[in-house]
Amino acid sequence: MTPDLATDALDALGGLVGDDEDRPTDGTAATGNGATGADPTATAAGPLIEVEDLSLSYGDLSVLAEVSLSVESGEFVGLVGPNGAGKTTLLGAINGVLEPGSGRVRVGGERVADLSSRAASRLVATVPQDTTVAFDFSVEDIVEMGRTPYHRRFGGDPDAAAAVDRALERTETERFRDRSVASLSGGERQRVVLARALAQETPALVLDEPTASLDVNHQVRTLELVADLVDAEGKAALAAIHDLDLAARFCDRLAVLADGELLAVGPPAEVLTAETVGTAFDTDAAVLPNPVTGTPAVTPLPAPGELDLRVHVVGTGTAAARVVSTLVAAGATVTVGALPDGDVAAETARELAAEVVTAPAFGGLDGEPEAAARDCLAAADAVVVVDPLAPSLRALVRDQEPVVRVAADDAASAAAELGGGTADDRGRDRSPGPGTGRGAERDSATVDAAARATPETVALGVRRALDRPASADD
Ligand SMILES: Nc1ncnc2c1ncn2[C@@H]1O[C@H](COP(=O)(O)OP(=O)(O)OP(=O)(O)O)[C@@H](O)[C@H]1O
Repeated sequence: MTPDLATDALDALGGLVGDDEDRPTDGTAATGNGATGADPTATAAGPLIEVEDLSLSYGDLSVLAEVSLSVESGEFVGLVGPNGAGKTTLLGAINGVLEPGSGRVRVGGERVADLSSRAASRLVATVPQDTTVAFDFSVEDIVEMGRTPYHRRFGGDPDAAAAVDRALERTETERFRDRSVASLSGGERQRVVLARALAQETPALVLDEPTASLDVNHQVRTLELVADLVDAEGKAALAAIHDLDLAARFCDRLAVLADGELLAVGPPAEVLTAETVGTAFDTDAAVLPNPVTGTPAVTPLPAPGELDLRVHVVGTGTAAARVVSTLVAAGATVTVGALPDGDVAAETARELAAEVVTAPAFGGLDGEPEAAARDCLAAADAVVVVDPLAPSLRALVRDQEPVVRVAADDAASAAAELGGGTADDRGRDRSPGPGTGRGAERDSATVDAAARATPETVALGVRRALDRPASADD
């Protein structure tokens, strides 16, 4: 491939043009850590990527305002924030494509603005958001473009073949090597562009939405790969990632950018709070630990409805948690309990600012917790019971009405047993409890028994039980 074509293609990929000569002033730090053997981190004190008081505007539009952020060697930082926050712009300032209005960007101790693009390209490799390629190159050619900053005027790049092989292998794109890049799917092309960045063998990697067009398996594998590279090779990686759960799972730290300013920077569990997510993304959200990974999982909540009621939920586990979040989203004031501390329904309720009564697990219900739960029941306009209940909780709600019942083991398909529901509906209730038998006497508690007991119908059920008209939120 001719240098001109390589340059054009790098432009098309949104990467740096890597074919001009080094400026004589830039010295040893402008050297990759792969083919050339030098390691900029060895000579540079401090973080590998260092952004200091960076401001940047497009004409009159101020996009970044005094942003300061650093990424250490061996660290993977996720840049999260809403559309238009300035993430791509910040990455562009770091890789030298955009010139800051004020402030400094250093990579490996070198001011990026002072480096030739060839020198900068040996320090920072970029995986751009847009991976469309203007010319129809083979995959191998595309990946080899990552070696452009190492091309010598005479003699080419002796390390290119090995670097390309390694990059193809690491991104599992070896089998596409001879294919035309235009024939690949968007997800396959994205992995090829990642391979190109790896072939560049830089100490710093910036990635703009590297998982945007990948399926769920490749999203995880790609971020795992970046995390591995960071761990094994001491790279510093900064990636704009829209999926907050994935960012929390794979990044060492997250930086939340909103409206051109950094709202928070730190470990995912500290940064991803309902408050920060709410401020950055302008939405209510529940943030709970992912039950599998333990990292924060963010669930945006619908705009609150207008269920102007106080509802007490009795039950445990994920079914009760879903009922709580549905009722909160419907606008109800929700209380929950008694239930063991640490139960997912208790954590969900706390996250959503609902009142929680806790009691020791496996014990009977008495004393203070019982009194607190009875206070909540007495204050409630309606009670939702998530079956099956422990005997102590069954006793607690025995005389309650109106009661909306939900079967925890199959909430989506079981019919609600709602006070005096039909015989058919009672027959589907899988646990004996206060709603069966006694329920037939409680006409006032009857809600449309044909309603399916999905959490969404619970809010509707409560409204009907109280003879309140449903709103559009149902
Ligand atoms: N070349 C440009 N000229 C003028 N305005 C621009 C230019 N590039 C970006 N902008 C504007 O700057 C702001 C920040 O854009 P940027 O692409 O950095 O945001 P982002 O956080 O990466 O967004 P997204 O998540 O949607 O990719 C946006 O308002 C955008 O319209």
